[in-house]
Amino acid sequence: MSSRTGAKVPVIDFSNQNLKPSSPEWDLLKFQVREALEEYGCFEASFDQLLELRQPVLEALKQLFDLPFQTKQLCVSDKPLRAYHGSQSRLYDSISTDDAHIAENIEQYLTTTLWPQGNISFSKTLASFTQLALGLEKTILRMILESFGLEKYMDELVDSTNNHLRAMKYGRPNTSEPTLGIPQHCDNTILTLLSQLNEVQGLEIQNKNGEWMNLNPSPNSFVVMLGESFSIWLNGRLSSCYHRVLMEGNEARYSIGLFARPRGGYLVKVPKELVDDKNPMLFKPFDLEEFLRTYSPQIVQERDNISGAKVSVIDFSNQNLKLGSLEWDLLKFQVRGALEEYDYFKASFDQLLELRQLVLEALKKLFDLPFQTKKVENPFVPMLGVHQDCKRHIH
Ligand SMILES: O=C(O)CCC(=O)C(=O)O
Ligand SMILES: [Fe+2]
Repeated sequence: MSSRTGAKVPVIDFSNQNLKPSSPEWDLLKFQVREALEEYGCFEASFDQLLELRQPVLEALKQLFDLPFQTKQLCVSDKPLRAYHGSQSRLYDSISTDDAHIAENIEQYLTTTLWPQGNISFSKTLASFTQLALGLEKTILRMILESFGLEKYMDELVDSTNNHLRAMKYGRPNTSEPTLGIPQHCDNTILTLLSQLNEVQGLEIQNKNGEWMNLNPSPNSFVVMLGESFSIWLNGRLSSCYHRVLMEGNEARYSIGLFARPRGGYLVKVPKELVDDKNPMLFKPFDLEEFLRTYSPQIVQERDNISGAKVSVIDFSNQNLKLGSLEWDLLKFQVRGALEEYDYFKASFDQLLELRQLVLEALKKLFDLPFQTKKVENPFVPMLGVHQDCKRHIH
């Protein structure tokens, strides 16, 4: 396991309710935000208005996660990474809804599904939380854009954002051994705002040296993280924050987050102001929803679990396979059929067997090297060099 450090991410105070753009205080905060994101892709935003909502939100989440598994399972969605995700055996349980800034969505997709008889206080509490987090999220977004001189994109980004609200519970691991609640990943968001609702810690981020830092956020603060979509939109000028949740002890952890994501149909595209001879465009424009549907291994797996489908296995082991032969044509037919049906297939290829162990040993040797040795890279060439922060797990 990688090393740890006791260092802390910066805490930036957003509690002043009269904060105005262009004021000296605004400019100071803007500077601090940019500095923190450059260093960590993350910071703690203290925001006193959160304090009075924290307990009601915690109660609402306890009520929700205490519902029978079968009831929670009624929250379904045909879109990737939505609705209820949990199982009776796993530690992590989550329920979410899109466009939570529209209170009716919370009511319709969560409350009415979970409590057909109604639960007004649940809807109201989550709607208030969403509004609070959203206000802060927009302030921070504006500051980041201003710090690049790109504030003219504010409306476009806000209008194309899906404010995804996710409630999370990490069950008690009942062990003093650190147990993975969520594996290391970067969020696919523009920005993520997280609030840990009880005193059970667990969120960690990885710094530039590859060390894990425990977050320990205070009760009046949001953890703010820059997501992959924003990092791409910014042509890599800021990096997304690599993080995970480790649990230990015998208490459950509750958290809730507002995940500001580019909505389906919106093309995330580096603005022309960030591209010139010295800074070529590093990323192709992409539609996040389409990307998730196509590439997320988690989603592909979930899709197959849900449909009970069997992935095609096509056998390429015949070393004498000849172009144009009958066998060739049969395989060609199978490949086309599998791709049309599932977008992917398993190719069995016996020649791989003897190499597999050797490659495994080589990789072990490689990744066991010290972080500093691995980190010899050109940071401006995407997907070359060492990538500790690429999506191994998508949220
Ligand atoms: O629960 C937390 O504090 C972190 C959750 C998280 O990283 C995620 O849902 O993407
Ligand atoms: Fe995350």
